Amino acid sequence: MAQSKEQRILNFVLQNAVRGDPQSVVDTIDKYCSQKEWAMNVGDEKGLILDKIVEETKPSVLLELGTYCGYSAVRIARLLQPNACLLTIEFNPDYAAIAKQMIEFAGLQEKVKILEGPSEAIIPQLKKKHEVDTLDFVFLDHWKERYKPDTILLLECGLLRKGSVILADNVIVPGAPEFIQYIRNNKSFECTNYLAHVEYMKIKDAMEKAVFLG
Ligand SMILES: O=C(NCc1cccc(CNc2ccc3[nH]ncc3c2)c1)c1cc(-c2ccc(F)cc2)cc(O)c1O
Ligand SMILES: [Mg+2]
Repeated sequence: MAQSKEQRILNFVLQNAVRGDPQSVVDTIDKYCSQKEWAMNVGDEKGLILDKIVEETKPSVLLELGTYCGYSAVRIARLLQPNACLLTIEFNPDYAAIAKQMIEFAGLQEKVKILEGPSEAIIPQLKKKHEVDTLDFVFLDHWKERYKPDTILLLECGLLRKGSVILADNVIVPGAPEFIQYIRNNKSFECTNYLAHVEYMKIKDAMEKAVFLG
């Protein structure tokens, strides 16, 4: 059976990165995806924006929608306090399997929990099944048409509190126009746009930060 691109990325990390060293995992994925095969990791340029926002938020309970190969899960978890926890939801089982190995190789399995399934099914289970009270930080990087409905679902499930930070990738390319229209016109959110580029490309992209005001 021919190997998938995601399997090739994982193999490159297993052979070239340093086990237990998250930064080397991040750098090795960026090296492979900028030089050999493009892949939809948040990447190094937008990754630095993600790092800064995670560091200034100092979150304890985090949710990511769209794990893919685990690049942003490793990137986020490497910055977290010892008892902080990142829950990351992935719908595609092949991606989830790759991400699990990526996160374990980075030595971050104590801080990251991969939840397999669609966000709309898992978000309503976070309080009762996954013992979440409220979320300090949410990273949106899954299907772009799900950004708006899933933000509304997070609100409906009482998972956001005053000061919760939502950070959305790709608000220019592929774009999330319904989400942007919704969040920027909702007085309960304070929005900031961060201009960047599509990972590993010269095409313009951006991330949107939305702080819930309660
Ligand atoms: O589309 C994107 N990512 C989302 C995505 C896409 C496919 C599969 C999944 C499967 N994972 C998944 C799905 C549904 C889910 N529900 N709950 C969890 C969950 C998880 C996720 C994307 C595209 C580009 C891009 C493409 C082409 C181009 F030219 C420029 C840019 C760049 C990005 O940074 C991107 O993030
Ligand atoms: Mg993305």
